[in-house]
Amino acid sequence: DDSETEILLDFKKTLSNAGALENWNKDVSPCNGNNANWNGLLCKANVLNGLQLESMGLSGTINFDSLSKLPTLRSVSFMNNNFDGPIPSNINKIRALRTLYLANNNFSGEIPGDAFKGMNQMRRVYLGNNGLTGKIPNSLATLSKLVDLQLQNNKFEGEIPNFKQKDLIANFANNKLEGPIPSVLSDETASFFAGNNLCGKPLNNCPASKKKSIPKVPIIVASVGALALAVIVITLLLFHRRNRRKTSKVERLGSTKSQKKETKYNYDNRKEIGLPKQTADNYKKTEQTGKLHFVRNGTERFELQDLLRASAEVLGSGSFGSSYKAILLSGPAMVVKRYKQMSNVGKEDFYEHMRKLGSLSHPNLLPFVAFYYKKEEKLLITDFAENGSLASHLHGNLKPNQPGLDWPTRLRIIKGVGKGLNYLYKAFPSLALPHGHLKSSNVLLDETFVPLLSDYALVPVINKEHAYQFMVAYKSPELAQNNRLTRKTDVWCLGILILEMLTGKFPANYLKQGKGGNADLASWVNSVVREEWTGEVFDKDMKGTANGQGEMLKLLKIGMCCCEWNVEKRWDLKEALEKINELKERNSEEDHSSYASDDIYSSRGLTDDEFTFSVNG
Ligand SMILES: Nc1ncnc2c1ncn2[C@@H]1O[C@H](COP(=O)(O)OP(=O)(O)OP(=O)(O)O)[C@@H](O)[C@H]1O
Repeated sequence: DDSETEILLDFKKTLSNAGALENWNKDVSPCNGNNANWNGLLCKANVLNGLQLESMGLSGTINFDSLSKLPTLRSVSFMNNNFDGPIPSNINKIRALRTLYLANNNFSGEIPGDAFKGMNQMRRVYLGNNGLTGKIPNSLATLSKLVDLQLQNNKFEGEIPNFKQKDLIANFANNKLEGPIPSVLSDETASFFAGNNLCGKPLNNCPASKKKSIPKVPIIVASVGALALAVIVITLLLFHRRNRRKTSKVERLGSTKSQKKETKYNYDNRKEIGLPKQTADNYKKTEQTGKLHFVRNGTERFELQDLLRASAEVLGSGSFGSSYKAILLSGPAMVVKRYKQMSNVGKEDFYEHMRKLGSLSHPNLLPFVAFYYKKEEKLLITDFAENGSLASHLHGNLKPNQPGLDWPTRLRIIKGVGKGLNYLYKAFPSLALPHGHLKSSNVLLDETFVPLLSDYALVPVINKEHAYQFMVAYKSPELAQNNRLTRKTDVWCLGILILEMLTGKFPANYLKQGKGGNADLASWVNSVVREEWTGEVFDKDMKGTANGQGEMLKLLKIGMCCCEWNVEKRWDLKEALEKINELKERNSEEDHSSYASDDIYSSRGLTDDEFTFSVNG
């Protein structure tokens, strides 16, 4: 018997462009408990459960003969790659497979009718967004456990096989299918059948006798203009804002029943609140075309249409565009941010940079999950941070009994920010501006107030004119002095952030764009410094400062050193972080009494561990 290691390495041989699988190495075992030592594996208790080789630029041949020798394999995903040619013919050699994700590739040709025969455990089959032709294989209709089938945006023709699975959700949109819709699917949303020549519930009734007389519905072309799409996406997100989900989280991909109900619930709601007809029609067209590119392993997959279906809320709008929060039907909240000023980079470079961003992982970075690419506009999708931005806590209106962020929390935040920055510096050794846009609205806070940097490392893909006008690093003194940005420029932004956190003053001059913005920001720094050492300078809303003054003053000095105009004299990041990390966090026994009972920020059950990351990130 071959070992798991040998089987996987054998399987890898027929893949092309497998650079992402470099760490598949016979000297290291593939699984380590619940973690994988090799990229793209899903492990549980040392057992290989799944392959998740997504968004890796892979092509070549998927060798199911090899995979069938792995007895514990239950799910395989090759989504968002460049595989082409026919779907592997021997998929059903892995009898026990539960999920098969081949969507978003260039597969073409017909699938044999019996391709899925005997796969009695199969629950999810995603073949959407390929170029598959011929009939939908009959064997799919015989899989008794099938709950989720996605065949949209292919060229399947003929009739839909007679599916009988009661819990099935199936998407057939934008194919060349014709004839009646099986009755078990009659409760499904109509858009799952759009762009075909189908009839019967949920679409119009089939003509009494001759199939030939089915009215021709125009085939919806998959590509819709980028702008139209974006406008619709946003309209819908906005629209669903009023349609906030009231139910609690549904089980993640688990109970399809609840998921199915949930789906209907939302669709019904959409009708209730009366989506304008035109928008609804466009929506039907666009919801099938959105191809999200996932850049991070181990996150839940969803499609643009899932975000469309989600309830949405505008979080705010910055210099790039607006940000929206969308809660997926399966529970988690995501943030969608529009960027219009990323049009000067080529598609390949853009994709590559996004993949790089997706590969980053640090406790103080907001995870970047997926992106949507159109020439004129991009959507970047990230996790949602429960406590919003640092800016809103420093400058937002506090509710009557709501205290401001206390000193220990601010200190932990700045230490976390430093760690996140340090990680970016290591991840982008050749970038002048590893962050480039560090400011308090780009420091988000999770449910325990751990800081998460956002909008990082975007300089390589942002249009230069926009960067000059709006990005924080471009307001640094060195840009005005000699039109030069250096690896110390982010340190200057860190300095401003430190002063802002200590004083509670908003560097309003961020808002001044273009010429003069930097001089203004510098005078802002001076205004802070003038009040130096009197104690007056510190934010009145900052509680928990007993026994902290010494450390607060030290941090003030650090902030000023980071804001040093002369780049040669300014500290580099290493020096700044060393100084920040020397600052002592309050010993809670020392001054426990100073915690007011309503001091919500300091009573969140933070443990020291949550903030003790290794110095090197
Ligand atoms: N992932 C997120 N989780 C929670 N809140 C967020 C998230 N992203 C953004 N926000 C909130 O949305 C607001 C707007 O953010 P956005 O990033 O669009 O603009 P900005 O940071 O103010 O400016 P810029 O576009 O220049 O970065 C922020 O102040 C923040 O409160």
